[in-house]
Amino acid sequence: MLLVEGLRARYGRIEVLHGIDLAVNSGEIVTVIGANGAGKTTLLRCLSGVHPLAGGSVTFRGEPMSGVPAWRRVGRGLSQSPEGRQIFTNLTVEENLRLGAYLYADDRVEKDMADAFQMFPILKEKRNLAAGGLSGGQQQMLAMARALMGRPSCLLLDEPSMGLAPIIVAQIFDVVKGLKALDVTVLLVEQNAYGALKIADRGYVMETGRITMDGPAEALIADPRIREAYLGI
Ligand SMILES: Nc1ncnc2c1ncn2[C@@H]1O[C@H](COP(=O)(O)OP(=O)(O)OP(=O)(O)O)[C@@H](O)[C@H]1O
Repeated sequence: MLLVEGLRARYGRIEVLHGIDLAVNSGEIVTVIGANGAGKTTLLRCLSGVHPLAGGSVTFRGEPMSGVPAWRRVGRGLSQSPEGRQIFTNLTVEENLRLGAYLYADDRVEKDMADAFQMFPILKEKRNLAAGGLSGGQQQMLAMARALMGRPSCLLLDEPSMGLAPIIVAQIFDVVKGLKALDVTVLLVEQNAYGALKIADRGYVMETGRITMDGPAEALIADPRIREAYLGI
């Protein structure tokens, strides 16, 4: 579904991604784990089209994404739920969700909203409240629900567990796992390596702008190098 070949990215003259190769197959949950600053966010920004490539290519459902702006990528089924959530705090929960469906003006929007409320009942309860008043976990749920309103076939998730209490993190990871049943393919970028690998099919390890390991998630969890460097076990 998503193929990344030799991807390079820069900030000014400094290259931070040095030739990334990865693939996400339809129906998979794939995670990219790595320390703070490894380049995970930059990678997702390149995939969603908000940061330019300095080399290499991104192919989504067989189509080269070069020259395809971010908003068109959303229309083709590739959506990002950004790090730090970036919801519209002054708008209500429902208004935030409607913005996620900005490409559509059909009857399905109401059904998608009902589906979102079923997946996150707390958002239904708070639908008319300003999003800025939600807790961190609820804001993360809103960010994910908003991305799903764009009807993605592939969702790019940037650190959904960031800054959340462990019990909320577990809920968020459960929801991500549940996206499989909705036919949404997921590329999940996380510093919470254990939580991410537990729900993923496959994983990649990123270190200072390079992929250094990859494999089935269980194999990575069992690997002594990963256990020592990322899992602390
Ligand atoms: N706007 C920017 N300008 C210059 N350098 C940047 C910018 N954003 C990120 N970088 C640098 O690019 C590298 C990769 O950063 P990136 O945010 O992609 O890493 P990350 O793995 O997502 O880390 P985090 O978990 O903190 O988001 C880091 O060295 C970072 O300092």
